[in-house]
Amino acid sequence: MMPEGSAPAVSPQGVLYAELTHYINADGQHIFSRYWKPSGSPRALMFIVHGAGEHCCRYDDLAQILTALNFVVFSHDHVGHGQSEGERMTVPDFHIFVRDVIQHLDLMKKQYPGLPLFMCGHSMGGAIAILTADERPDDFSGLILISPLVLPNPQSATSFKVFAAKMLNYVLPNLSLGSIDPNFVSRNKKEVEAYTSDPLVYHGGMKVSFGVQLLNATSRVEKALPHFKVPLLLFHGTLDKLCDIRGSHVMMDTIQSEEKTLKVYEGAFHALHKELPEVTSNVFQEIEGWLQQRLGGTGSSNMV
Ligand SMILES: O=C1CC[C@@H](CCC(=O)N2CCC(COc3ccc(F)cc3Cl)CC2)N1
Repeated sequence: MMPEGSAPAVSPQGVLYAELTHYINADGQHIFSRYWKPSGSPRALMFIVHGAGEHCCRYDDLAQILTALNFVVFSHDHVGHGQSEGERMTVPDFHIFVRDVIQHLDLMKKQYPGLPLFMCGHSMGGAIAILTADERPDDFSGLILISPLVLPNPQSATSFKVFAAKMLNYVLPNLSLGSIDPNFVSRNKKEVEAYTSDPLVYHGGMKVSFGVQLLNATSRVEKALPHFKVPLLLFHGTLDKLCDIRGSHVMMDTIQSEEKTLKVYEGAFHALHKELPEVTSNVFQEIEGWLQQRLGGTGSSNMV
């Protein structure tokens, strides 16, 4: 029986959370979560961290690649995204995204004690992954970042615009800064169409208050890089208009990791895991090879 006066919790799409895999975060919000299990016995854990406006079900292809390597893959929709609760693309403090990821990681480490733990973050999810690794420096065997948010795009964050956004945040926090141009996401028209027509993707404008939280994230990332020491596999496209590739070069030059690789894709746009087939297939191959190496890989196919 439901307690008096409380309606059953439903997702933003009207689905009962009792029917959805989810966990409850520290603010009592239902966080929709996804799990992809390997057929063989689990070798390692991978947490996938999605980007701004999108959701974790867009990572099904990547998850399949990883379960084939006997990874247990898991992810969730950040507050204000996809099938999780919270006002769309709104967060009082960027750290809430990191806090919820840490809560989920702890849940999974209890379920699969002793397995090596990896994280793969895309865009804003890359910033969340870096800040999570900064808070839990000894938890991760490796980090994979696909066009991470490290530096704000120079056009959208000139010093004047940053100042204006911070001032505006006090008077018009909900003013829209405009929405992500779907054509900047990928050169692959099918993927642009999939993004544009996906009901779980938020297509509204980016609020000033959210932009300010993203700026907070980039300055927190900048402070974290000098003591970042996790093995890193980094991907960036040279024509990425949403997250400046300079951020990945700054990351490579600043971190302490002994093992660090940056793969640059000439002419590629932002979502490299959803780019033209030759780019995306290469990204997935690189990820497989790198993970096999990290895990002391059994004879990988490209052994020479
Ligand atoms: O597959 C997919 C679909 C969506 C995409 C991921 C999108 C994502 O996460 N972005 C891209 C936009 C970027 C804007 O940045 C800012 C804006 C205003 C501001 F004031 C300060 C900043 Cl820094 C933040 C990171 N990938």
